[in-house]
Amino acid sequence: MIPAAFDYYRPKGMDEVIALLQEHGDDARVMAGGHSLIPMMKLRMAEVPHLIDLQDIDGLSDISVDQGRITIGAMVTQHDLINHDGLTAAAPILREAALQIADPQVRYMGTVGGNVANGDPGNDMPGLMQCLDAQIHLIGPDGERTVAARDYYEAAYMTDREDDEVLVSVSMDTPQGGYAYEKQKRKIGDYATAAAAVQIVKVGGSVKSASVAMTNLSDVPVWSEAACDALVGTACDAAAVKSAVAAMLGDIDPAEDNRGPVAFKRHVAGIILTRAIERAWSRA
Ligand SMILES: Cc1cc2nc3c(=O)[nH]c(=O)nc-3n(C[C@H](O)[C@H](O)[C@H](O)COP(=O)(O)OP(=O)(O)OC[C@H]3O[C@@H](n4cnc5c(N)ncnc54)[C@H](O)[C@@H]3O)c2cc1C
Repeated sequence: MIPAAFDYYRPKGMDEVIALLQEHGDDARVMAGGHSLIPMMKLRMAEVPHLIDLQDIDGLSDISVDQGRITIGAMVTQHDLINHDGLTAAAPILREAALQIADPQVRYMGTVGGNVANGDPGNDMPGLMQCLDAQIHLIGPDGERTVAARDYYEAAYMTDREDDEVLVSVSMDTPQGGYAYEKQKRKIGDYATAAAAVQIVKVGGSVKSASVAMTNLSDVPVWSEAACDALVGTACDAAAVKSAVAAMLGDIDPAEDNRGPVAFKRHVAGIILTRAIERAWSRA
């Protein structure tokens, strides 16, 4: 399909981006890799009369790993992320998850900022960011502000970001302990039927802390505090994993679609989370 007509802008500075967003309001969108937005425009599910390309804006493609803190620019592609050795050493779950997104062609173009900003429940990075307790950095007409990833998602395609704000980066503390990103999909390159991001810190044979987030099982990513609580203080044995899964199932709200009925999705969610916890624990 061919998208509706649009004006294309390629500004050189963030001030110009924000001025264009203010001028055109809901009729304008920024474009990063274009691998979610352009398909939506072609399918006429999104009409964007004013398309603002971010690729000439300096400073959005940096990755920094410094003194226990990780910062990833919005225009860092999934390919860049996968191939950054320092990032992989500091937070291997990022690479493990990114390798399960789509296929290499999409990952060359798709960006961290676009994936996080989009608000598509099927995107893998929002849940990952919630698992890592990431901060999302935005810039708009009133300057910069930061929102916790766990507070950012409001409903499908609805986030805390205002129309005239741009996501500039995400940051997080270097995660500790074992990790796993598990994803069940219908075929290579597909979005998740269910995915789980897990980090576990083990001290003296028991779980000191845990973080659990689920993808594509509600209209927003789900960080399950109850599942985390079910693991803390246990030896991560079968009973603890079962309790964590039960707690997670209380937090998700999947809808029937072409990936299956609700009962199937809940079943898959339980299997995927069990696998993720067991693998994270084995690496902790
Ligand atoms: C065949 C196919 C399979 C895919 N499979 C998966 C998958 O399995 N898992 C997955 O997670 N993703 C998947 N994707 C999506 C892919 O990862 C996207 O590229 C990504 O979600 C969006 O990144 P983008 O840079 O392309 O964003 P764009 O398409 O450019 O933008 C997406 C949305 O975010 C907004 N946006 C982009 N950047 C910013 C910013 N810096 N600030 C504010 N708003 C911004 C845009 O206005 C737009 O509304 C798939 C895509 C395709 C085409």
